[in-house]
Amino acid sequence: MTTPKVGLTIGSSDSSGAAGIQGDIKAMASIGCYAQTVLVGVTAQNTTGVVARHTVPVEFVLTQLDTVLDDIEVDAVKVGMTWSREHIEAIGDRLANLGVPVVVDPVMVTAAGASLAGADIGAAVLKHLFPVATVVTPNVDEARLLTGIADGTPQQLAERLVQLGAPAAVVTCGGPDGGEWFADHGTSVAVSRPGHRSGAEHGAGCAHSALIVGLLAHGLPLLAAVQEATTRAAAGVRDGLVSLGRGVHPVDFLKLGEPFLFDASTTTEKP
Ligand SMILES: Nc1ncnc2c1ncn2[C@@H]1O[C@H](COP(=O)(O)OP(=O)(O)OP(=O)(O)O)[C@@H](O)[C@H]1O
Ligand SMILES: Cc1ncc(CO)c(N)n1
Repeated sequence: MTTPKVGLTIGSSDSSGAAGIQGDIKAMASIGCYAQTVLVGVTAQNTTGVVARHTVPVEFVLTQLDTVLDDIEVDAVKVGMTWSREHIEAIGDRLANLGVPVVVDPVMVTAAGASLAGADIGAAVLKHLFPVATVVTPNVDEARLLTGIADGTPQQLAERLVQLGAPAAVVTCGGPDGGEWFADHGTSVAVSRPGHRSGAEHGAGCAHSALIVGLLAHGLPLLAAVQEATTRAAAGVRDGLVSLGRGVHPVDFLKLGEPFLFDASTTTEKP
């Protein structure tokens, strides 16, 4: 047996199973990456939206973080939905000098359009998470909140995020006709991918950043990881589970939309 690559995702539970921590675990597993998790919050959420949320106290978030870091070594880290200034500051402090890539997906607006964080979160993300990030991956709405450029294009926003202190930024603009943009200190390029009209985009953004984490854990250079994650996230939308949910259907990376053929003769060891 070989030791798998290990990702750590710090974020929140999506009870629908599509996005958040649950989505991250599945996206990382789809590329051979074991996922450890630190829960910052819990949402009552389905494919039509977020109904309620509950926050894990900062101290207990840090206890989870210290406990996992004390045991299984991580190859890359994702920071997803982080709720409050206090959580963001504490997490940023703990991630400084960790020595592995950190992908910051500052989740504030979901694919279903629900707002998940107050505006004051933006300043805390810039101050405490940008300095520890390898790359930040906001969607276009989140990037507009972070930069204050209300009508910015993905290119303008990605370049501005780098000026604001991120070493690199990918601004996602989901949807069949959207397009992503990557910028760092030497590069500013469009990231191409096909568009799909499946309506199965719930979890696409979380998967996108979790896939970047997994691909960085496997050793891909950043821009190659971003390109590959973007293509794979699009495939997850194409293959999404359109028969599940009344709202924005779940993405899928595990071929759960294909028939499961149970073969008793090959499955388990006989006693
Ligand atoms: N309709 C689509 N067709 C193809 N790819 C898509 C589509 N929608 C999203 N994607 C893929 O998913 C990635 C993330 O998209 P998006 O910008 O919608 O994330 P997000 O708004 O952060 O989503 P979430 O709320 O699920 O976190 C895109 O970079 C793209 O690769
Ligand atoms: C918990 C959670 N994290 C992230 C997202 C991304 O939109 C979501 N919908 N829910």
